[in-house]
Amino acid sequence: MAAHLTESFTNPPGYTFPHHRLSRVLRNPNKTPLVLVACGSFSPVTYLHLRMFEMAKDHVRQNTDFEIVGGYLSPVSDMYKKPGLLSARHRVNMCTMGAEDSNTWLMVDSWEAFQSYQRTAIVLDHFDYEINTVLGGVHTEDGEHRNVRVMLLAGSDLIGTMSEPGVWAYSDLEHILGRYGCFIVERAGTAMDQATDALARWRSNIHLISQLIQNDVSSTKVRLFLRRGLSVRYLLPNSVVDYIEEHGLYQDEGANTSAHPSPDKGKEREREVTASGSKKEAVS
Ligand SMILES: Nc1ncnc2c1ncn2[C@@H]1O[C@H](COP(=O)(O)OP(=O)(O)OP(=O)(O)O)[C@@H](O)[C@H]1O
Ligand SMILES: O=C(O)c1ccc[n+]([C@@H]2O[C@H](COP(=O)([O-])O)[C@@H](O)[C@H]2O)c1
Repeated sequence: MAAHLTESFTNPPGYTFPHHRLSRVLRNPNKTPLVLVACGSFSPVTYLHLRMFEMAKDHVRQNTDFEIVGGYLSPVSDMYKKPGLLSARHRVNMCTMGAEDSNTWLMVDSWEAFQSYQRTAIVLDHFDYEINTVLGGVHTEDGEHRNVRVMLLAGSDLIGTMSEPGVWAYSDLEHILGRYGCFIVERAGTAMDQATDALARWRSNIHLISQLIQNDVSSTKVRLFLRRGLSVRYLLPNSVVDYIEEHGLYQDEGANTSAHPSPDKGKEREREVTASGSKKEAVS
């Protein structure tokens, strides 16, 4: 396997890698241990983000030779400067509440949240390093060592951006899709085939998951609802709704966000949302 893109990983102050829910024993020795990593803004985390992991779990069990040993949400750094991006502290708190309240296998890693912007290829390297190099991977019930495969979990809109010029570096795509691979959850408004056609050379490492029950909740819609004083209960875990109310979050556009929109990635994304209209129409 190719080496990591970096040999040294800078940790935020006081950081330790969370592994309290990582299963260290592989139940089926014929399977390959797998950790799923979802990168995103999670501003705020919704039930759809959490459902992505459950959909992936069913897909993995029914269609692959992997065995999931853990799942991580990795909220992006404040330096990503996307519109609506609340400070990393709040986003990490909400992800932790949402993930830890409602299941037994998800964890939140704050490594990328609490430092400068890290590309997704580097984030996957960080997980690979922590799980396989530092922790030493997992073992079978007979004590045989196994390296864990780390893979990206994302919606089809994210994979769609991978074929847009200028968003991802080609060498990073080779690293993410060639070395690691990904599970892609269908997202309303994005054609899965179109999203993956341009990435055909990595086809064997791209696993597509259909949404059998369509759910198009997005953080953008949730933020719009909150600004208009509409209820978001049952779109997000109750603990996250309570946290948002308690801290008065997402009341004004741009207020209590981590930064002002930058002319780069954030603006690109804002154009995408406005152009498709899909996220704004819902509450207009
Ligand atoms: N409705 C959805 N269907 C499928 N995937 C989704 C959906 N909502 C979010 N995702 C995926 O979840 C991951 C995290 O995304 P992110 O935090 O940017 O959520 P988002 O709801 O798209 O946010 P925003 O509305 O602020 O752009 C991404 O891979 C994204 O594709
Ligand atoms: O690594 C890259 O070059 C890269 C390019 C575009 C997006 N990403 C990651 O994709 C994630 C979701 O982005 P977004 O804009 O859809 O919220 C976020 O974690 C970004 O760091 C990463």
